[in-house]
Amino acid sequence: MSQDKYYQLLRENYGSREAVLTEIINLEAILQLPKGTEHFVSDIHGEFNAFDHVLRNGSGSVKEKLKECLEDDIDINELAVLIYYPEEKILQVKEEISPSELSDWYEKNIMLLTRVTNYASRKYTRSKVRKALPQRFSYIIEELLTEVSDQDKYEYYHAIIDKIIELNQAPALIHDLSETIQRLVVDHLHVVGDIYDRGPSPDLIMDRLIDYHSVDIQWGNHDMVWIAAVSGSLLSIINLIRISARYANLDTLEEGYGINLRPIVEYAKKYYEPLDVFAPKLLAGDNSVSETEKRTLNLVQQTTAILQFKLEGQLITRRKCFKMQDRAMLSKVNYEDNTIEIGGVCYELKNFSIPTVDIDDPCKLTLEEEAILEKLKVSFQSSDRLRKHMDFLMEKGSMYLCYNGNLLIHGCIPLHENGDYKSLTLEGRHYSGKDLLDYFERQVRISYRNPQVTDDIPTDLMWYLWTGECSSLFGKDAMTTFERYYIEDKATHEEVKNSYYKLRNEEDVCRYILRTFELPESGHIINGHTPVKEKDGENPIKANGHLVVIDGGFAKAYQKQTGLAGYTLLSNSYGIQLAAHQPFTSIEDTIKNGFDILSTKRLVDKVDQRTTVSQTNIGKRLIQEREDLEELYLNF
Ligand SMILES: O=P(O)(O)OC[C@H]1O[C@](O)(COP(=O)(O)O)[C@@H](O)[C@@H]1O
Ligand SMILES: [Mn+2]
Repeated sequence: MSQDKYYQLLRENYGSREAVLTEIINLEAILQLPKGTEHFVSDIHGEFNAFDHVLRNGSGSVKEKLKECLEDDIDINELAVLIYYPEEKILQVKEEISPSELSDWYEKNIMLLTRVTNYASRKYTRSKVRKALPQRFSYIIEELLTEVSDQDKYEYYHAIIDKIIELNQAPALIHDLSETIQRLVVDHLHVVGDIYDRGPSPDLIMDRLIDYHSVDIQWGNHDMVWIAAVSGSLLSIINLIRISARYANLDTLEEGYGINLRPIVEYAKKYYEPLDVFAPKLLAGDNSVSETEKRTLNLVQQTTAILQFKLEGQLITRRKCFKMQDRAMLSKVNYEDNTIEIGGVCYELKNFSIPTVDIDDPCKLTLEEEAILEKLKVSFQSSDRLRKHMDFLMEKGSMYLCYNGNLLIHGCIPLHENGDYKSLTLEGRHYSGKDLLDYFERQVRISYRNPQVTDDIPTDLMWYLWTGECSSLFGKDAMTTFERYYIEDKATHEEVKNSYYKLRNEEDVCRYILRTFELPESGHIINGHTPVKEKDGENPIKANGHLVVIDGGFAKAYQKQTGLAGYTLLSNSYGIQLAAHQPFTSIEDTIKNGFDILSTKRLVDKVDQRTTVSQTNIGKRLIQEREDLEELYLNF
């Protein structure tokens, strides 16, 4: 668009000089406000309840606000639980006190919540607060917010609250005030990857994120498998079903997304027998899965494992450029003596049941298998809910994100031992560092736009992102799924991490990476992906505070390793804080015992002067807008 045309449009948009002036002043005012709170979470892995709780308490931000604005004699824990779970808390209170006491309780809490809402909204413009208010009580809440601090209008203020209680609207108002507080304490959410797999409810997490007021997502390797499945990668469909069977989550696929798994279940039952090594991974004490279901899960995991190895073999052959020939496992097996040679050592295969493999052409699919894959593809691509969730991952997601001076990335930037960027060569071109990640992202988008194509480079690259040596989402030399199923020697199970994971402890390396992403060296790299083993003394804050790993493991299956239930990060106008969480038990526990999963907070970085909106990404855009408007104002 030409400049003249641009100003013409602006002029039409504002209509008058006064309107332009008002907007200039408005923008200037916003730029001076303290920056809003950013909340970082990662590796949620299907654990909806724990994630939902962390959103409700804003990783401790809600309690912090309560402490700041209320007197010491007020029970902050009690009020916090009301803000997190208003309906449930009100039900509990109703059981405990008489109806007349209830009116007083309502009045007291509406007043407190109004004060907190007022306090939490101080950082924002009136217009932003107005937009954040829930529709049904927006007028009343606005009125309460302005009157709460005005002693002269004491009577007026109480009359409003009394009327609300009399009309039985107190629970609804408390609900809306609580949601508004949750909404105001966190301005923006970053999800640093791995929403999917292992836990039971990634679909509920996606619904929650879609409804969330402001969010971005950095794709994780597990999210990539789901995007790839909908983009037509048969290998990803199979891998995803294998993981779902391994963690007893086939219901999410069947009931959550309406995927028809009958063909593959029938097929598995026809050819395979259960083997211990394929028993689903269940948490200790989980009795919810029946023996029949366990058997089915076992068979499906086995079947999909073999199908995965066949399809991997085919992909590795058609994509020599991925340099993964040593991972074409079925082609490496010596079928005569049931052994395989890896790294010059010969290993015996255990549990290697292959009723559907033609040993003369081990990667070839049977006709039955081809038909099943076709049906699965159609089923994955015709699920409206899955499509909606993947559309959202595409719209809000990316391989990495530069945001307010920080670099957010799930896995790593592949490095050589000496700290140089490791490159991937495809179609005669070398890609490394930022270029590599940009290239990956372009290919992902091409594949997603062309779901009917199942074996082109973009689609195959999505598989590479799951398991390739130079994948920024994986960050290891190889994925030893085959070895873990069929070889006893644990030495073969090891997955060697990319040098990045050692070098990221060094400040110079982090500064270099930040520089090449055109970020200030004072910024931070935020990673997920690798569980921080804090109980073994690992520190999530690395490189003198330049890098933070926030995967403490929401995934229950990994909590044994980490001793924690995850880290989250908060960045507000005062600096950056890391919050460590204990495992989440249940909503009932929170209501009854005031249990809150937050444990400790650690300072990552403290700024000398409060950061204002003008120093943020959004601020930069607003400054540009203001400058344009000033130009328009002069020439109106
Ligand atoms: O714990 P499981 O189910 O055996 O899965 C292990 C696999 O998951 C991975 O760790 C990848 O998943 P993460 O991104 O959660 O680490 C692989 O490296 C590994 O082979
Ligand atoms: Mn991961």
